[in-house]
Amino acid sequence: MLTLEAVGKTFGSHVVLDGIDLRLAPGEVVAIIGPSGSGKSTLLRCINQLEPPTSGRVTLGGTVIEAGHTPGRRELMNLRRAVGMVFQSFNLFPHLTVLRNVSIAQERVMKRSRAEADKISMQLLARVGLADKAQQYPSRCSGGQQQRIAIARALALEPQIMLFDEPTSALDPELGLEVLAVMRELAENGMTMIVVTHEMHFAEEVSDRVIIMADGKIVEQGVSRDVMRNPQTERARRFLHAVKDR
Ligand SMILES: Nc1ncnc2c1ncn2[C@@H]1O[C@H](COP(=O)(O)OP(=O)(O)OP(=O)(O)O)[C@@H](O)[C@H]1O
Repeated sequence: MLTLEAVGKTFGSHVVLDGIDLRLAPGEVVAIIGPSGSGKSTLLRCINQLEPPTSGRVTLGGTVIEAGHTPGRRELMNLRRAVGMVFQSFNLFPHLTVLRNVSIAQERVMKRSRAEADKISMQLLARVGLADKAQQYPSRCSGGQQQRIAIARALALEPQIMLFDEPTSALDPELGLEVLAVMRELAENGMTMIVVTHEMHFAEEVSDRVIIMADGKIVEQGVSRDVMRNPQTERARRFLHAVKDR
């Protein structure tokens, strides 16, 4: 469903992504781990073209985007709609209630009526355990609650795939667990997901596949438990050893 072929990204002379090939099946959950600066966030940003790749091709559903060809408005819109993104910082609108935060893009992007959008938002807030917060403002919610609202907001646009960029790194461990529980529920219900994470437990236990990146390349990938417990490459071993010692 999602294919990356030889995707590269340079900033000036700095090669940040170097020939990334990736093919994701529907319902697959992939965790991307690796040292700081290895290109994990940039890879996610290249998938939804927040950062245009310098080389290669990204295909999602029927949309193909080739580096070097400026994508048309329609292609870009199709791609962005198909990809839900959750960031480390929650990026909620402070002046809107929790309910309206989840509804507003549905009205604009999906042309749902306000009543319809609010109804769907309530269902999604219930799904992430926050129906009782609908009329609050985000500032009255904990970080873990805010991140769950951000997840509900992304789900409301019915994405084909969800990308998570270190969704729990800004949270205390306990609040992070609330968010990870929601992500686990999504994974178990068949959502296709790519999760950039420092949560090694999530990588090993929840994801189907782990990808280890270093210096802009995929240095190892495979079935999560195999990679996490028995890495085959020296670079992957060194990284996992370093994080386990932390
Ligand atoms: N807009 C930009 N302009 C210039 N350099 C950038 C830009 N975005 C990222 N980089 C560089 O690209 C490299 C990879 O960054 P990226 O954020 O993708 O790494 P990461 O693996 O996600 O790291 P972390 O785990 O610390 O978030 C870094 O050296 C970073 O400084």
